[in-house]
Amino acid sequence: MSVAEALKLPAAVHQHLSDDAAPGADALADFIAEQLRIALAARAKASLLVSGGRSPLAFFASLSQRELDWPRVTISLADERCVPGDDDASNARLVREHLLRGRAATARFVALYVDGLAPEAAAREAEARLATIATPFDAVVLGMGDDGHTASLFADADGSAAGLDPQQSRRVLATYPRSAPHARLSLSLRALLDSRLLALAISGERKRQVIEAAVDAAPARLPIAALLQQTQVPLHLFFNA
Ligand SMILES: O=C(O)[C@H](O)[C@@H](O)[C@H](O)[C@H](O)COP(=O)(O)O
Repeated sequence: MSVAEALKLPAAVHQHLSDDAAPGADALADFIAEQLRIALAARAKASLLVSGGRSPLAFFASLSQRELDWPRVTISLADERCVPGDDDASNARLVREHLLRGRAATARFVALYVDGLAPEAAAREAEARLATIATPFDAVVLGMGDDGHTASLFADADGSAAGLDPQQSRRVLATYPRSAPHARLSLSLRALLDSRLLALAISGERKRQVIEAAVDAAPARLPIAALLQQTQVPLHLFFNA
């Protein structure tokens, strides 16, 4: 199999390249399963945060079949839409249907959004829920939108500037994107970086251009830049051409 050309990114970013979505999802699942095994060998519990969107589906399906001591693994979200848990747009629903199945059905899941709460109250509640998971998180898997958003830190969202502030003390904030539906809950940049490793899974030429442009961009314009420009946490990019 030919392999996609490496992206023009800082040398510190570990690149995992594939020409095909299916092997890319399996490679990410292999990598995350191994991180969770290492964590479980060292500590009583392990944690994994994931994002929503459509691209994680193949990764979720692959990871859910891995042999792991799943009851000792806690899964939660890097972001959520403020919609009921049975809504099509709910990331909790996505995780329940695609990741918490098969072998992974016995993992503990911490949902962020509580049905019916207004975004600000929901953010406070999510923060309390997140506090039940030990930090640093063992692994955080993020995606990136074509506009350079990651988690629910959108350039055009009220709440994102606070979320991107490296000194932000709140771990979950309400964000209100203008360019995408639903008020959101998003972990702050600082909370996302309170992790042992970050994996970023993206695909396609458009996203290649966006992430390469983010290397020198202000995070306020392309929020993904904040992950590329930090040196605190190892960043693994999984890219499918
Ligand atoms: O919308 C969400 O819930 C997200 O967590 C979001 O940040 C997502 O990861 C990107 O929009 C990429 O989505 P795709 O992978 O579907 O392109």
